[in-house]
Amino acid sequence: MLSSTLAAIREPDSALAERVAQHLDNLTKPPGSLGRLERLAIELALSQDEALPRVSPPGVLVFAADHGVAAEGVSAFPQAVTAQMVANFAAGGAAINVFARQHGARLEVIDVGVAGELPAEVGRAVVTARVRSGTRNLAVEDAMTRDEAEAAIAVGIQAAERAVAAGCRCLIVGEMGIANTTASSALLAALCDASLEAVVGPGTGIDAARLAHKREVIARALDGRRVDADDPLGALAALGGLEIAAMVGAYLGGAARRVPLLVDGLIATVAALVACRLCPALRPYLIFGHRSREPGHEIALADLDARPLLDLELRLGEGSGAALAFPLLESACRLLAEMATFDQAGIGAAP
Ligand SMILES: Cc1cc2ncn([C@H]3O[C@H](COP(=O)(O)O)[C@@H](O)[C@H]3O)c2cc1C
Ligand SMILES: O=C(O)c1cccnc1
Repeated sequence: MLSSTLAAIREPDSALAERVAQHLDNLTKPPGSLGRLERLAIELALSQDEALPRVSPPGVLVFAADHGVAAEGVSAFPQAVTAQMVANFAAGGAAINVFARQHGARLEVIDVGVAGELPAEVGRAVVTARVRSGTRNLAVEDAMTRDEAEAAIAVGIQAAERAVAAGCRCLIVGEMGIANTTASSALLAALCDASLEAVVGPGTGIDAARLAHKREVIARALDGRRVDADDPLGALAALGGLEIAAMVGAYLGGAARRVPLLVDGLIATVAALVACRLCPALRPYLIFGHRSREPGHEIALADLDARPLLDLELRLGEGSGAALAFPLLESACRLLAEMATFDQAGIGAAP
């Protein structure tokens, strides 16, 4: 499934970019005056291969899984909070539920590897696609086998395919998994050869002593796991998480079906980085919603040459920052479709 998805991702059409840029210049405004919104309009057109792209309704995919490394005491919250938050998503009470409702989004929560049983009513409200009940502790052994990582990627591809089949025109990809800032920071440090001082941050809000401990745990993981930066799938298996792998799949599956992909904070951006290493042709389909407070995010963004749309000092995850940026995508589409040209409005061009 992974190889056929990778093969289906197309480079965008540069002639279309030219046509859309020309249309933008014909609209009743000084050329370039809508700034980054104009570039965004072109990116959306290229993703969809449509001169008049449409991003509504969006689909929100929230992948949830647990992490063996939580046992090292690297999060401010216990592992059980992952399952409790899945119940909260199912009941509609989390931040991402609020923004999904606001945007009329189709929201799907996918249990790709939560540890422990979910109550039956929660199980009915989520997609159950557990590859295993949480990863192994990456500080002492590989978090996943390669097969498990590929199986989790396949869960993400299938979720993206369901969303597109249900009519979603844009995907907002989010995650929930206690200790996943540890996994994503380890993966980022390994893939970008970045220092742990620069990469590792407080996640849910740990104090300085625990932050030092988190760095030490990640240093141990990097020493112990033999990670080859030129082997993104191997790195993902050794240091990643099931929900991170599923996000990789969701990006790839969405791009294969030509929908723009809104990327969230640190964890989501590290998944995007892994996906781009697997398939560089993915990059034009990615739109970066926001800049997270988590310090590693800056490093991941720089590696991807990405400039996020918003900086609201968020540090939540769940896809929240991506969802908050969605209205800008809607505005970019509407200006292409609805603004009058100079000819239509009878306004003379600049002298
Ligand atoms: C109540 C609650 C809701 C959340 N929603 C997202 N996260 C975020 O925090 C976690 C990562 O931080 P760390 O690595 O420090 O555990 C992830 O689950 C992420 O999605 C949450 C965390 C909590 C506690
Ligand atoms: O950047 C994020 O998405 C993030 C930061 C802290 C905790 N959870 C997620």
